[in-house]
Amino acid sequence: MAPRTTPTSPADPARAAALEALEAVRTRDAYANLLLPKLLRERDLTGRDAAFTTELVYGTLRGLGTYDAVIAACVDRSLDAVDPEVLDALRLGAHQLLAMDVPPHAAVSTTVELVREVANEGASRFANAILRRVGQRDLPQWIDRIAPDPQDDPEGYLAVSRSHPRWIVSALWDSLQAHRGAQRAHEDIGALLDADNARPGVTLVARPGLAEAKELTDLGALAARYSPYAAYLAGGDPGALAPVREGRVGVQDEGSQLVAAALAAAPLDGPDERWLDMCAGPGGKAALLAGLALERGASLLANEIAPHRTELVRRALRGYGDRLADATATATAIATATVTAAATGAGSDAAATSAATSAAIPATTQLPKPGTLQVIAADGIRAPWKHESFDRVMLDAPCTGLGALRRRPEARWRRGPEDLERLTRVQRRLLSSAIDSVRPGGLVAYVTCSPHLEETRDVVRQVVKSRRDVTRVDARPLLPGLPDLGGGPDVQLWPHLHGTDAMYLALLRRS
Ligand SMILES: C[S@@+](CC[C@H](N)C(=O)[O-])C[C@H]1O[C@@H](n2cnc3c(N)ncnc32)[C@H](O)[C@@H]1O
Repeated sequence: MAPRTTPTSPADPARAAALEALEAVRTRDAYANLLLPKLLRERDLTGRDAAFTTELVYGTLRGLGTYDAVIAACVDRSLDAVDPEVLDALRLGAHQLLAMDVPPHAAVSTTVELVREVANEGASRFANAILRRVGQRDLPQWIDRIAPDPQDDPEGYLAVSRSHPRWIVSALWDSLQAHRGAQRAHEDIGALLDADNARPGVTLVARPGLAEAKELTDLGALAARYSPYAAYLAGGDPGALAPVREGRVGVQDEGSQLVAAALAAAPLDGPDERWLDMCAGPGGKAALLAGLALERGASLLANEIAPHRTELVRRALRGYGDRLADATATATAIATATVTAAATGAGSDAAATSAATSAAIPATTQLPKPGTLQVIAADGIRAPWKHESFDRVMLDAPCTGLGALRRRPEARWRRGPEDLERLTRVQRRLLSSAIDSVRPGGLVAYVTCSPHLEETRDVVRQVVKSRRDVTRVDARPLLPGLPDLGGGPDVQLWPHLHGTDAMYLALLRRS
């Protein structure tokens, strides 16, 4: 179908903007959280209108699985045969009818008007008929009607009722079961999926040495439960706060703060002078680690494969002023992101990890001086620093992001189980390289913002098994005050239990 102009109905700019956002997410792989602020600014949407558009976009993207199942029950053809833009409008309408406090006649008439503007009269009549059917039941009634019987097919029921792809329901359930046991997993899975569907609050991080959490609570933020660096923003735009603009405070999930702080707090024999953040972009953990490293006179090398993301890391570190080495002082840049087995020609997993490290390029990178920070662009698998260079290494590995679904409403529909093979291969090779990078007695934190067992427990097990120089460290005592940390030694945080993203942390000591 030929592209159409986006509606700019003066009558309903908020809904028109929401429809445009859905189209950008669908056709351009846009991220709603990056796209929306710009769109709202361009359309001059502020206050209640901006909040309405945001809820429409985020809510519709999160609920898409359920809404599509409802719409499919009202349409006499496959959803693939419905014009995608009309389908987006129907999804927006369904969200208003089934999950928002919008009067039904307004939800239907405004959506029909939107469809008339982006399509034609026939499509608007179609939308009118479908939305009237959608509006005949409330959400629980629809779920009773369209979802599989929860006794016969619990995963299928949860997939439809909680709007998650079935493979993700299955993976989250498996992980809950591995960490909390079968009974607890059965009891908790619904609450976990509900937490993914709830909009998270904004958590601030006071960067050590630059700010304190008290400064934030004095500004009206709420004291945080667990992280000594965190405070919860009560409302408003974090970018409007002076300490955020100055780079002394950032926005960072509390779970991310906790796993970074755990690496810094882990006891270490011998020197504690050189720290590495191996996959640092966009720099949230690097900025917290930087403050903790500088407090004890240590240095931090923040490495990131994507050169444009090193700019984000530098921006995150800007509050540390001249402690951050000049960009031109760090010449190493490895432009290739080919971190697949093909890059090393490796076959088996063990071969992949050892081939990656033995194929490392000459160790050219100068490490930062004590008490300074440095950002470089390099492939962590072919690390341009000497083996055993560091005392502490953070490896926050690229992953599916299944632990942060509440923050990225479209992510669950983009990822597929086929992503895992590629990601776990990279994760194993990065972990092996991280272990090579740390000195004997030093510590590696393996972190993901995913609880999927294949990219957490299994990666760690496989790499530990393939080497004789690593032992596991119980990470639980390093997150004091947190309940429900399971049987260890690794830590898996959960949105429904801890109010954080589902961060995973395994701590390894090189022997
Ligand atoms: C989960 S993110 C890290 C988030 C970051 N630690 C933070 O807290 O802001 C993973 C990062 O690893 C980078 N990456 C992927 N493969 C890499 C590699 N082989 N070497 C170094 N960085 C890599 C990605 O570009 C991405 O920025």
